[in-house]
Parts: sequence; structure tokens; C-alpha cells
Amino acid sequence: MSPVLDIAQAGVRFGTGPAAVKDVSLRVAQGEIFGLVGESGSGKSTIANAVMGLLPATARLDGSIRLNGEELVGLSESALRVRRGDEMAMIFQDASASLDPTWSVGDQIAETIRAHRPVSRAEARARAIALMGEVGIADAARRYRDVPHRFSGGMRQRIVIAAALANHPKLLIADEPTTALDVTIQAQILELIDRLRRDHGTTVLLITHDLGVVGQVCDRVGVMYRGELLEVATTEDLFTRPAHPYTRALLAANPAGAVRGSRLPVIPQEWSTESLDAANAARDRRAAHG
Ligand SMILES: Nc1ncnc2c1ncn2[C@@H]1O[C@H](COP(=O)(O)OP(=O)(O)OP(=O)(O)O)[C@@H](O)[C@H]1O
Repeated sequence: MSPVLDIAQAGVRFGTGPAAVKDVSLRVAQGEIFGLVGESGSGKSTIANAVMGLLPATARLDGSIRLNGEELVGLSESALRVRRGDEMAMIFQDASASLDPTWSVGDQIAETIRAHRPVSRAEARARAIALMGEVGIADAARRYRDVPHRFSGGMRQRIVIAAALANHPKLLIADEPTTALDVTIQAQILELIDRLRRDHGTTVLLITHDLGVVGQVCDRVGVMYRGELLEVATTEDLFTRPAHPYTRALLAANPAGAVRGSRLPVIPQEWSTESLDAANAARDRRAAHG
């Protein structure tokens, strides 16, 4: 089956700075939850923004990003705006920042629907209530009129997820969606994302610092370091037989491994370009020998 998301040799540079993303290639299949991990500044959000067409004007994007076979690199802003919401949607760490504090949550979801579909207000309202119910807002019809601050942080993130899913995007990008939440609520939001992909076949690119999050929901994982994708593996392989020395160092520095809430440490060893090149070559040699 052809992948929903197919990134090939993508590179991003901001202005005259060094490459923030270097030669990244990855494919995510339909219904797969693909985790992108790496320490702060490794380029995870830059990849997400490149896919969504949300890089600033100062950024130069090379390579190819295909969504369901369609090339996104080079599309006009208006074409990308249509794809955002319809084909792909993104949620962020801070749900509050995605919501208008002065506006009822139900109307915000309904408006997202009406921005993309020619439906009546009543239909959009009914669908918004159904979505709120689906993401676990109890008594959704009554809560439709409530403004965001009437909800807890976890409930706000559920509302943002409902709005993101309003138009059945094929790809959901979740950038640290649980980082701001306490551990119990984190688990509930991850379970929700997992259930939505099972029920709707949504493909998920999940960006996280947290190896515990990876262990809980991701099928496969890509490890980023300084703009490079060092390793892609199934979650099980990543934890049991990491191929790249950097990944091994990460896991060693984080012995809790799959314990939720353990943030990726900045590992003590500074990886120079030379040591990274040598490590990459060792990884490739191992891969070549099976
Ligand atoms: N708008 C921008 N202008 C200039 N440089 C940027 C911009 N956005 C990101 N960068 C740079 O690109 C590199 C990658 O940043 P990015 O935010 O993608 O990393 P990240 O892995 O998502 O980190 P974090 O987990 O802290 O969000 C960093 O060096 C960052 O400073």
C-alpha cells in the first residue's frame, strides 16, 4: 500500500543558518502512529511545519513531501490552506493557544467544519456535538456553549482534537500533544489518539521528547539528532535493539525506558559531525549485514 505521508530527502534551512533538517526521508502508512523523537532543537517541529506548509517565509524547503501521493512542496499557500483541515491537521502542546478564549468551544468546532464544507449551521452544530462526544466530553450538547476556560487542560486538548478531526483528515500531526498535561491525563489523551486511528484509520505523526509516549502508542519511531533522522525502527526494536549508537546512548541515559513522563535527556556526549558520521557508517554496515 502506498504511504499516506512520504517524505523524501527533505531539507530545511532558515535564512543563511545551518540546515535545521538534513536529508530526511520517511514514510508513514495508513493508520500507523509514527513517533518522531529527539532532543530540543533536533528538527522535529520543523518537519511537522514543513508537512503542514507552515514554515516561515525565511525557510527554504528542498526535497519532496507527498500526502496520499500528492506533492505538497511547491503548492501555493491557498492550495495548502485547503489541504490543512481537509487532508491534514495539527495539534500542539498548548491546547489553549489553539482555541479562542472568548468563543464557545462548540461554535469553534462547528466553524472548522463550515470553513471546509457547505453545511448548514444546524448540521455543523450537530456534527460538533457528535465530535465532542466522540473525544470524551460528557454531556456534549449542554457543554457546546461553554468557553474554553470552563474546561480542564485535558478536556481542552480533547476539544482541539475534535476540531482537528472535524473534516476527517487523513493525517494528524500531534506536536507534543501531552507534554503540558499530568501523567494520568497524558495517558488518556494518548488512548484517545490510539482509538481514533483505530476507528477512522487516521495516520498519526506524533512528535515527542518522551520515550514513554513512544512506548505507549507508537508503531514505529524515528530518532532525530541535529536535523538528521538517525534511525527508524519499530517501537519494540528501538527499545530492545537500538541500531544507532546515539539511540543506545539515549536509552542508556534514560533507563526508565518506556516509563511515561520521562523526558528525553540531552545526552552527555557531544556528538561531533565526525563521530556522527562514523556512527552512521557503523549503523549502515550493520544494516547491510542484516
Ligand atoms: N522560525 C525559525 N527561524 C529560525 N530558526 C528556526 C526556526 N524554527 C526552528 N529553527 C531552528 O531549527 C532547528 C530545529 O528546531 P525545531 O523547533 O524543529 O526542533 P525541535 O526538535 O522541534 O525542538 P523542540 O522540541 O524544542 O520544539 C533549531 O536549531 C531551531 O533554532
